[in-house]
Amino acid sequence: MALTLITAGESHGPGLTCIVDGLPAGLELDRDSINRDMQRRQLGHGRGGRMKIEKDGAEVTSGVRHGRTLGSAIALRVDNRDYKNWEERMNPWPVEADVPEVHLPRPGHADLVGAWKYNQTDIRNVLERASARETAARVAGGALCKAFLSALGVEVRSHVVQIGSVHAPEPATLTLGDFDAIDEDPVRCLDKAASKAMVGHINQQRKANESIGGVFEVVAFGLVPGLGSHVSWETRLDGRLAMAICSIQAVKGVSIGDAWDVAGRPGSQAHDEIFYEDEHYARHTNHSGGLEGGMTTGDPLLVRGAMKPLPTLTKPLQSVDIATHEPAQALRERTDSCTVPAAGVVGEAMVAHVLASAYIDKFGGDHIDDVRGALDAYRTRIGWTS
Ligand SMILES: Cc1cc2nc3c(=O)[nH]c(=O)nc-3n(C[C@H](O)[C@H](O)[C@H](O)COP(=O)(O)O)c2cc1C
Ligand SMILES: C=C(O[C@@H]1CC(C(=O)O)=C[C@@H](OP(=O)(O)O)[C@H]1O)C(=O)O
Repeated sequence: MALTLITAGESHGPGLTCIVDGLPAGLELDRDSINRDMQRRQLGHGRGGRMKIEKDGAEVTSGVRHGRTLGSAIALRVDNRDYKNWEERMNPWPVEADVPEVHLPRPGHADLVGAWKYNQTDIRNVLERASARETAARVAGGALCKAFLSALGVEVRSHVVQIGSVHAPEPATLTLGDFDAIDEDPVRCLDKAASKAMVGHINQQRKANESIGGVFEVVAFGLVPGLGSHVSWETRLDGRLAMAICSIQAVKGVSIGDAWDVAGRPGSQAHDEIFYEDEHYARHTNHSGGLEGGMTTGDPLLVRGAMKPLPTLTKPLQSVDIATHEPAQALRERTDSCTVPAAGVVGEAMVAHVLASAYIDKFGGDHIDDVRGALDAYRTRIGWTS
């Protein structure tokens, strides 16, 4: 059975919901690690005033008993603390008050196209759901997927490799230990000098009324080879990962391994040669980012997401009033200026969901012990001991 993760909720409504269905019974969950991920998503230099209001945490309302999954759908509820400031404007039921409509679409947000498509005169009916507030629910659900992966020896992390025009140096190799202190860094970058330059860049751009994009990388350690498949396009793991990463609000590009770089290299420098050492297969490089033929190789998975600068600008762009068709400046709202570090945490949740689904597709069982048993049998068959 597939592992599904769906979210519901508007940015300034009463709250968000995430439902994860398809995890096996008997999986141990830890409330603190779910909430830690939710708090990590709120961090990062460049966030706006909203993050001072919210203190995200997930309430489990079904599918878990005494800290273990039951095999049924798990529902998670995340409150929007800001709702108390928006109750009149966002109440699910009619209110007496005269609530003003939003008529000024922001270039780069879902505002204009969403209003056309859903036949809305009030852009708020679009922007509330288009908002990346929704990613708080994804991270709550992703934390369950991460717990499942951890039980199978897989750990998913992320770091920031570019903010605006500032690039971090490319790391030669990455180990799990490299990420131990990543959340203490203001932009979740592994290189101290680059981090300092990134913070300076955000400050400078913010002062100039600009927003800033960048690139994050998600890394998964401890994967077994053979997740995904080469046999049909929709089972290729690279395709599934690209969709999951590109589904994050404002992400416009996805790369796997050396992607854009290998496109310009000769073949002899693009692939990872195969060796047999100490009775095991080995690679000395990981240009492929841990994927060949749509399947994991067993090397660390390396997936990047490129984020455009956020569309809400403190000095708004040219737009049109959708009620009058007169030229106007786009909606000016409270906004983040840079959220690449947060998007990395959302990327972890999305990658965790794709990988957890792939483990369930290949080793699925009703109880976590069934999954472990099938995984162990497969590891023995292919001689995979790492
Ligand atoms: C964590 C996170 C926070 C975001 N915060 C803002 C924000 O404060 N202001 C804004 O204009 N866009 C913000 N965005 C991006 C918008 O949600 C996004 O640009 C919008 O959905 C349109 O992007 P799209 O064309 O990729 O859908 C944020 C994105 C993420 C991932
Ligand atoms: C609320 C979150 O992100 C929001 C995403 C967002 C957008 O347009 O995507 C706009 C901002 O919302 P607000 O207008 O309330 O300040 C961000 O704060 C969050 O990440 O939890």
